[in-house]
Amino acid sequence: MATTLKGSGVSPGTGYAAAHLLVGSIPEPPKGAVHDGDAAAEKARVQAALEEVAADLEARGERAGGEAAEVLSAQAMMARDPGLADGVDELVDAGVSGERAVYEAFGAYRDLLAAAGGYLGERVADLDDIRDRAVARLTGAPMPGVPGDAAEPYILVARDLAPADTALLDRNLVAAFVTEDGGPTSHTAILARAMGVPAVVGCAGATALVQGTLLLVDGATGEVVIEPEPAAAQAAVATARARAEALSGTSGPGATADGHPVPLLANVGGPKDLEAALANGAEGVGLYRTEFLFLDRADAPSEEEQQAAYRAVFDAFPGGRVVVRTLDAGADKPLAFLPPPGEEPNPALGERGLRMFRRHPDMMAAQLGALARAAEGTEAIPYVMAPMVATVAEAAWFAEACHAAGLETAGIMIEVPSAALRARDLAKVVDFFSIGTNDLTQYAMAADRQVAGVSELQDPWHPAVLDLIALAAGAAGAAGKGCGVCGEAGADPVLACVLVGLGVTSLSMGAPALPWVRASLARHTLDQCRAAADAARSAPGASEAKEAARACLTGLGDLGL
Ligand SMILES: C=C(OP(=O)(O)O)C(=O)O
Ligand SMILES: [Mg+2]
Repeated sequence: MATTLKGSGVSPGTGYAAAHLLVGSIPEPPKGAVHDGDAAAEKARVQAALEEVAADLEARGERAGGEAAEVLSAQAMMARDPGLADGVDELVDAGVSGERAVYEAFGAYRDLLAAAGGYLGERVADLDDIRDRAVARLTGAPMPGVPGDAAEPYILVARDLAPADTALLDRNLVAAFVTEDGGPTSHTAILARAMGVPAVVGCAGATALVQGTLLLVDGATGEVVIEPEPAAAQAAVATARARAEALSGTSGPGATADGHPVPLLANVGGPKDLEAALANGAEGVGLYRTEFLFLDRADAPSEEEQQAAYRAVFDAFPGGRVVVRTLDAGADKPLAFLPPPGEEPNPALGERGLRMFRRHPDMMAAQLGALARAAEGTEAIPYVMAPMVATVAEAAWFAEACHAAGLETAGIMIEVPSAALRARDLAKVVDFFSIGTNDLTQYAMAADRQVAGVSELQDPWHPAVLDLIALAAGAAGAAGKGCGVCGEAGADPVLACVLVGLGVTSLSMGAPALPWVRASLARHTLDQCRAAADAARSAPGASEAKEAARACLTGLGDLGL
């Protein structure tokens, strides 16, 4: 019988082909290796190798273009990082050989990134790739990489994939990606989605697979079947194709089967995500996570740089709504230049989001100023919202600051239970709500988003979370204001119907989910969505809520949901 490995599905679709294991990890240069005594020459040799690596990454990016070009030029910047070069020089000055110095200096930096976790932690694969490329150049070993000359489609299996590996892959030859490491925000996931290649990450046991083993990969469920029964595998691929056709058959603005409009918007991290948002028919942006502009750098971006990034996003949606969230630093998104004021035993409950602006009002003024200038003369409809709002006073303070900066439409995220519980008071001082179900679930269930051991509790289907959403959406509706959802819950095509039934007025999600949610809403009436919402809220737990909602949603079948 076929065995199955399980990981996280991060790019939907089905692939069936032979595994190609990415080997070629570079051996660790021996501990204690020393150079011949000429430190200056050794430093120059290392510097030249790092520069060659950076230039090669850039050249690959230029050949690949699009999103890959941005990712690879960011990686090239890492290779030219002066801090890393200083670390290498120090070791070489102490006699360490160039390749060993690269290995150790990168290792120290790697530990820092890994400890930071979240987005930064997932840059570790990029850093390791630079290290391996530099060591390969210094020792004359062959470069690590993917097959450039495959004749048949294959499934690329690796510990993790660096952007340089994936950038030049031929989409027609890669049936799927499977990686042992990596999370939903790793580069494997981001690039797989951009390429439209099915992908499973965090798949334990993947790197122990034998080269050439036939695999059936489901990029939605995260299942990787080893040596599946060929007829069943071919049928799965055919079903996936039929499903993709059903999806592409639903187009236009989001609406239920009986015509209740539900604008479908995209979550973006910056201009690089616009292509996918537009390609998937986003009607606007429901969450622009501006902190991505602030990550991976030593200083805050200038007002001009911010203004240009915001303007690029506004310009992509003339006539559409663009909801920009002000900086959500802290907890899972730490910023090097804005450390918390002291030790935070629970960063998720610490100084993050809008709370940080209380201590740095200058940063808020700079961001709102840049936003106001970017909004001048735009044809988009600019909305601005603050993350992590817990009280009416915070919401009123933020709305006033937006208005003073010349930004008309100011809202807040509802992601703290206190905000959902007292939404009727908050609705008096802001123009709209956007529910962040990721954090709302974290705080309602007291289950840290970053702690894998409690991930079962991190389920937005839990009726306690649904009750909070109903409270917020109801309060917004009573005040005549909009209430969207921009957390991951909105990307679940079944839960999306429930959210609409709870009174949510728009849904925002990562671009690849848009066709699924559009198709799912189009197959159900508003009454069915309301019935599903009532059934889910009446259930005692998350799995029962899901089951009860599904029983009310009769149109899921032809989407294979
Ligand atoms: C959308 C949300 O914000 P983030 O995931 O960026 O914290 C959320 O918390 O649901
Ligand atoms: Mg949040």
